[in-house]
Amino acid sequence: MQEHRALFVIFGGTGDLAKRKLYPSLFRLFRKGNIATHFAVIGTARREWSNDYFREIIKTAIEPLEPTKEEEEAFVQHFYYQSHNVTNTEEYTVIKTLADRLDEQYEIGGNRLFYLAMAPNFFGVITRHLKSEEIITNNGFNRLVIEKPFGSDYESARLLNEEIREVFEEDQIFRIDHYLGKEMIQNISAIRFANNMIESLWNNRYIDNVQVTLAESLGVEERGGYYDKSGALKDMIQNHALQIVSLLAMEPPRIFDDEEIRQEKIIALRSIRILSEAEVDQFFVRGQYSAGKLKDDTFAAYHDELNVAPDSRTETFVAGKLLIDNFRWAGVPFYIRSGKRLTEKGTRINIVFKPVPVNIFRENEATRKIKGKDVLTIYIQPTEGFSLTMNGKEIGPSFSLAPIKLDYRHSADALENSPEAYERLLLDCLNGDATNFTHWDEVAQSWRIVDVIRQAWDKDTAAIPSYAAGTMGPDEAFQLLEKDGHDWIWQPDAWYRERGYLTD
Ligand SMILES: NC(=O)C1=CN([C@@H]2O[C@H](COP(=O)(O)OP(=O)(O)OC[C@H]3O[C@@H](n4cnc5c(N)ncnc54)[C@H](OP(=O)(O)O)[C@@H]3O)[C@@H](O)[C@H]2O)C=CC1
Ligand SMILES: O=C1O[C@H](COP(=O)(O)O)[C@@H](O)[C@H](O)[C@H]1O
Repeated sequence: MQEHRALFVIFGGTGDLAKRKLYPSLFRLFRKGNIATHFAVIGTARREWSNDYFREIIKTAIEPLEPTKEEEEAFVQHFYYQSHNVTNTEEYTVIKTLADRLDEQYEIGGNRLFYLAMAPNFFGVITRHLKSEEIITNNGFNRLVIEKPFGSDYESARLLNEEIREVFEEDQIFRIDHYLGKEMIQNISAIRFANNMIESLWNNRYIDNVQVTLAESLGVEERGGYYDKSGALKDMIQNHALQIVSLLAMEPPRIFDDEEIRQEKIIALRSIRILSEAEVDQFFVRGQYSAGKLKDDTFAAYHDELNVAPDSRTETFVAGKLLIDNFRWAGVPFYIRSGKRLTEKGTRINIVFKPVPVNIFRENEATRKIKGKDVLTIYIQPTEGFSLTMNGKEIGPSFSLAPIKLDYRHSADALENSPEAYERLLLDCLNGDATNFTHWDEVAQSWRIVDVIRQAWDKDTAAIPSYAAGTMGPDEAFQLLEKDGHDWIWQPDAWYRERGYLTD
């Protein structure tokens, strides 16, 4: 395996993301030999930490990966900490001096990867200084990795992008959407474009509706301060949900490379209908969790969470219907939903096929149970795989239909060796492969889609629908589909039992 040479400069090096995701991912790359000898990591933030203390933090961060003592020591020797306030110009010289020294010491050849694991309001000031203080190099690659949220609406994102583009070219910018690093999200393209039986049905003649659910059982935990200003629309829909929809809806790229895929995703996003403010209520619903109970656990209401305003009107749940105005998808609703404190954690895509044109079988209990529709389910997480629910003949002398389910899941062994999303994305970035990162045009179009919804909701003074923690969202989210004659395929088992249907 070829070792990558790089100096990682992690702004926000003391933060939650760095500790929980970045350091363990770097360790996994180290363990696999993707980075070995010629790399170094500078962690930087305001806190006054020593190198030794920083290395102890790194050891704690990688503890769950059970490194040997030798691995741990060898790894942490590459880590250096530099206290630094990003708003203070003078302090950048210490970063430059350290970066140049480490570059020489580890024979890195000028390759630099700047990871901005900080609030977006700092992105502009950091990138400006990377240039003015000559921290970007002339002899290797310079890549900028940026976390979400990229702006808080189209206008702020545009300004942010302009600031960054004064220093970095688009092909040097890697905007992270960590869902794009997930195994099964990447599998969407394989399922679609490597199977004629799937791709030939992938259009409005055969598909009735598409459902994308990003459910979380957790609440806002310690992130109330951030989340209360963001809400589910900006936190999950603008980025992860729309990225998934673009992968499902895009046309087949000419070849499977980053440039072609991005082009097709952008076209798909541009085909999503932008609502008028007056239409928003017909297409989108929101909700906020109230206190609730699931099994033996009881949960507080959202407005009682840490750092959340007691009278907060922030949505913790969104469900919506997207219409895609092109030949392939006209008339097929794409339903999306995401929320915190739902029944369970999981991301699933349900592709619901149209029933056969004529039902030649007599309507009976079995056909009623499956409602006559075939469903392809793509399980993104925590279980990974896909299933096809379809109709078959019930075993026995009489002829009656029975639902059958072809079910494939990745094995636990395979999953253990599968890279974690951040590990995969960091490696892509070292390889200069931007396939699984979001291009500015995608970000811009996603903001245009959600900005209208946000504006309509901000003007609306009516009470926000609530849902009890531990349920699958407010009643309005179910009514959204019912009024179109559909149901969410992913329902709690009890929902299926009550109606005598086959469980999903
Ligand atoms: N945590 C997560 O799971 C996820 C986070 N993100 C995004 O990643 C980014 C970071 O999030 P997260 O790690 O949770 O945030 P944290 O609040 O935990 O970390 C913020 C970091 O910024 C540093 N910092 C703040 N102000 C300054 C300053 N003036 N100069 C230098 N350093 C400063 C802080 O260190 P210090 O106080 O020592 O200066 C800290 O290291 C955010 O954009 C977030 O939206 C995205 C997806 C998931
Ligand atoms: O980006 C975010 O994603 C997480 C959910 O990510 P997952 O990989 O655990 O599904 C979400 O909790 C967080 O609020 C959001 O900022």
